[in-house]
Amino acid sequence: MATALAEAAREIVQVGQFLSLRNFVPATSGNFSRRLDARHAAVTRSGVDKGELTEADILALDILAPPPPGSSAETHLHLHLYRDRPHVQAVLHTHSMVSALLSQLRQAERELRLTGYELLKALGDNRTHETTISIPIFPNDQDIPRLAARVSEDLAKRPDTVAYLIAGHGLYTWGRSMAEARRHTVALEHLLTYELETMKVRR
Ligand SMILES: CSCCC(=O)C(=O)COP(=O)(O)O
Ligand SMILES: [Zn+2]
Repeated sequence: MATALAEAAREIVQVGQFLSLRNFVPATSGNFSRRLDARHAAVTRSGVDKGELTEADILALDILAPPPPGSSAETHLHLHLYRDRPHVQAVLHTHSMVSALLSQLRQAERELRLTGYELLKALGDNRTHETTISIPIFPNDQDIPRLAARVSEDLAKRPDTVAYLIAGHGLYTWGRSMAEARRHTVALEHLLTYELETMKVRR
């Protein structure tokens, strides 16, 4: 497992630099994780700037056990995805301006429906713009185990969903590799921006 942890830590440090450069994780916001094997994952330490991570800031954990001290305050939101979806290899949580704003503005609808954009083809196995992809929006909650239970229950009805929003907070997305999770993050940041800009011109 030491080799898997070292490789996961390298990927997480790199993705933190990439996402921080794009202003997706301001201050100490955001958290990232990578599956190590069927029972273990690596997650970022809590309260550090995610653009300045070092390998010492990446903690290994058992996905069936309580999160270890010092791990992300939102670790439960990563763990349920590894438990519920065996194909998930990486989970990324970002706090970009557009994800916080749009999720706040549209939270009463409980979902964001994205239709007709070519960039939808960057999400999962979708191969056409002629589709609608629904991104659920959950109310924010400081009780993270309760929020994780709520998200887990809702996502069980949506096996193809690759992301969700927490109102006024940010975006969670995941992938079958770190590269796929990163692609989902970047594509969704653009898709959310399309929606926010559309709302502005329709006012
Ligand atoms: C300063 S952002 C508030 C906490 C949060 O939402 C977040 O994503 C970062 O929490 P962590 O414990 O993973 O640093
Ligand atoms: Zn957060």
